[in-house]
Amino acid sequence: MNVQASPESGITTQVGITRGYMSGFGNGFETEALPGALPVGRNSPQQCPYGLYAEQISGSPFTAPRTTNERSWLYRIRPTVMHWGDFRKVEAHLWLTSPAEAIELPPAPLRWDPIPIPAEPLSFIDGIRTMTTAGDAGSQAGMGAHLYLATRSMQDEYFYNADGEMLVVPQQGRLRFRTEFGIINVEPGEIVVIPRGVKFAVDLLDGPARGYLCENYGGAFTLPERGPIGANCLANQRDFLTPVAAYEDRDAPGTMLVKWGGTVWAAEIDHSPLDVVAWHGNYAPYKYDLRKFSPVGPILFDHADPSIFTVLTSPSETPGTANIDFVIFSDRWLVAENTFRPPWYHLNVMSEFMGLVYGVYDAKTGGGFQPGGASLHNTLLPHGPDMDAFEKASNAELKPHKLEGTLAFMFETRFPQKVSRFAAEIPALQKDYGRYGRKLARHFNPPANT
Ligand SMILES: O=C(O)Cc1cc(O)ccc1O
Ligand SMILES: [Fe+2]
Repeated sequence: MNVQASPESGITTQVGITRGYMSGFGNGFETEALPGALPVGRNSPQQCPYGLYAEQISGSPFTAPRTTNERSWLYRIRPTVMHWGDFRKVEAHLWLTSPAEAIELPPAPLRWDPIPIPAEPLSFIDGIRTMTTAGDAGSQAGMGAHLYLATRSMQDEYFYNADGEMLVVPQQGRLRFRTEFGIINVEPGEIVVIPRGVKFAVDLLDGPARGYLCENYGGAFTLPERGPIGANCLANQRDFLTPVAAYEDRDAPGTMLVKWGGTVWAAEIDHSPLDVVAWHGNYAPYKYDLRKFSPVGPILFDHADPSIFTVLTSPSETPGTANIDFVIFSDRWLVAENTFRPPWYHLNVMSEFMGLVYGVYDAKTGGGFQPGGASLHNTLLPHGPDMDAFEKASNAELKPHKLEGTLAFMFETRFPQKVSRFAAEIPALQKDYGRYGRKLARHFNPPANT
C-alpha cells in the first residue's frame, strides 16, 4: 500500500517536537526516527541496528484473514518485558469495565449537563469516568462510554489498555498523545484512536481538558463499506494520520499503568517505555479530523438513517450488526423538500450514547443538550426531537438551510448500555429529561363529525 507524507510531515528525532504524520487508513507503514534503525528485508535480524530489541505487537490472531490481520514490529531500546514490575491495584478508579456494577433505573431516556472539570490534579487516566458499559469485555463484545476530565499532564506516567481500543473525542482543550509509535496532537473537532496494548502518555496543551472516550472491547474500528456511494465521500482514507516514529530515551522514576481484566494496575518503572526508535506494520494509532468528513444525504426528500454519517465501525460476527458505530452529525446542507428535516421519532434496537463537541444538535434545540453534555437513548426506548425542534421544523420555510458550527456524535452499540453509579448519581443528570416527550402538543385534527 502507498505511504504518503502528509503536508505536516517532517521527520525529526527530537522528542516532543515531532509533527510528522503518514496518511492512509490501515496502511502498512514504515518509519524510523534514526536513519537505518529499521531492519531491511527481515523482521528479526540476529542483531538489530543500534542495539535495539525487536518486538511484535499482534492486534489480531496470527491467522486472521489478511483483510483483518493487524500487527506491527517495533524496534525499541528495551522490550516491554523490561518495563514490567510488581503491579498493585489502583483502588476506587471510576473507570468500569463490562460486566460492571450497574444502577437499575426505570426505562427512560437520560441526559446529563456538561460535567464540570474538578479543580483537583487529574491526569487523563485519573480523570476517566465511566458513564455506561455494554456487552462483556472478556468476550470481546461491547463497549464502555466514558468521559475524561483532566487537569494535569502525565509526568513520567505511562499507560496501556489491554481491555479495549480507545477512541478519544476531545471536547475542550488540545491534547498531545506521546505514544510508542510517535506523537499525535489533537484538538476538539478531531479524534484519536489508540489500539489495544499501545503505550502512551497524555499532555494537556491548553490547561484543563474534557472529552469523551469510547472503549471498544470488540473488533477493531474500521471504515464502513460505502456500497453504492462508491469510492469517495464519508471518511476518506487519506485523511487518517498515523505518526512517524519518535522516541524518548529517558531514565527517571515513574509509573507504568496497565488496564487489564477491568482493573487499572500500577507498577514502578525507572525509564520511559516510549522508546521505539523505528517501527513498521499496520497496527498503529491514528487521528482524524472530523471536519474532513464528507457527508452524503437525501437531496430530494426524507431523512435518511444516521448510518450515512458513520465514520468508523467496529464489526461483530453478524453482518450488518455493528458492535459499535461511531457516527457524527456535522456541518451540512439540508435541502429535502416537503420533509420533516430533523431526526424522526423512533425506537432503535441498538442503543445510542450521544455527546456534543460544539454547537447545537438539530433534534434538541430546546437548550438541554449542551457541549460537553451527554445523552443515552437505550435499547428500544422512544426518542426524537424535543418540542422546540419539532415545532420549528414543522413550520420552517423549506429553503436550503446550512447547519453550521455543529458537531454531535453517537456511540451506537448493539448491546443495551448499563448506567454506572457515577452517571446515575452526579448532579449533572437531568431529572426531568425522561418526560421531554410529554411537552409535545397533540395536533390531531380530523374532520368534524357531520
Ligand atoms: O437519536 C438521535 O438523535 C440520533 C439519530 C439521528 C438521526 O438523524 C436519525 C436517527 C437517530 O437515531
Ligand atoms: Fe436515535
